Amino acid sequence: MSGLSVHALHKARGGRPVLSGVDLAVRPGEVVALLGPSGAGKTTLFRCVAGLDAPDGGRVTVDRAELTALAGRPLAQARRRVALVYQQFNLLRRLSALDNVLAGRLHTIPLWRAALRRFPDADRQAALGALDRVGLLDKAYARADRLSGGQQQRVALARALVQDAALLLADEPVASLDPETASGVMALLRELAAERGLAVLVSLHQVDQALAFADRVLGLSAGRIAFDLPPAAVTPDRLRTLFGGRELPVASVVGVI
Ligand SMILES: Nc1ncnc2c1ncn2[C@@H]1O[C@H](COP(=O)(O)OP(=O)(O)OP(=O)(O)O)[C@@H](O)[C@H]1O
Repeated sequence: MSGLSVHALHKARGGRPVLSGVDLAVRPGEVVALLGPSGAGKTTLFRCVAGLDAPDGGRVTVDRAELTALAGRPLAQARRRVALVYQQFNLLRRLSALDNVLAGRLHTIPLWRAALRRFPDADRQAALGALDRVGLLDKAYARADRLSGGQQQRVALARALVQDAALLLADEPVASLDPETASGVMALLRELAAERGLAVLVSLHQVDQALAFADRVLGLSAGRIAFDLPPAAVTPDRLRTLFGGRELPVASVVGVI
């Protein structure tokens, strides 16, 4: 199917199973939140889905290309349809917002152009359009490390847009942001998913953000999917079981439980 499909994913680390048969799917335009206690395997799942780690078993399919069946150049090509956003705003700090967005087009131009950062006009227009879409056109020439955390995360989203990604994997993208800024970034993520038909899998520590912005919520516990539900069906009991009574951020406890 289009979007993301994960089937029977297994991964061990240091001789210990970390993912034990994970099945999940994210349709184009859908935002699926991944919740789970520390050590549940969220980052490992993301790395296997992104093709950064090879799973021990199972299948990962992105936009009809089975990443787990590919190697070399075809794998590199398929991985370009996967955009990554991390908690620590993975931007090139000394480059401008515009250059960071253009990095999403690097794979489309010859090496000499990339070395000189000479992008075709169409790419520059697309990058400026993406910055405009995330509300940062006026910061196009500002250095990335002069931007606020929320602005940096918006630049990362603009880069995903020009990358023409089919799947966006966002690992704790709002963990370093204050609640209001975090909600703004999550709302934007949701809008972009719908507009572009982007499948979004987002891991979150903040339960309230997951319930407010996701179409579906997955609970990951000890390397297995414990539940896969629309937000309205995620009860306090399910959350308590998932987190073992630990780790719920205060705002979430007040708002949800
Ligand atoms: N390189 C590694 N070598 C050995 N064990 C590892 C390695 N990376 C992760 N692990 C173990 O795998 C398990 C899952 O780790 P992972 O980082 O995927 O969890 P997580 O759900 O993302 O946790 P957190 O929310 O704290 O980031 C943990 O028990 C961790 O100690």
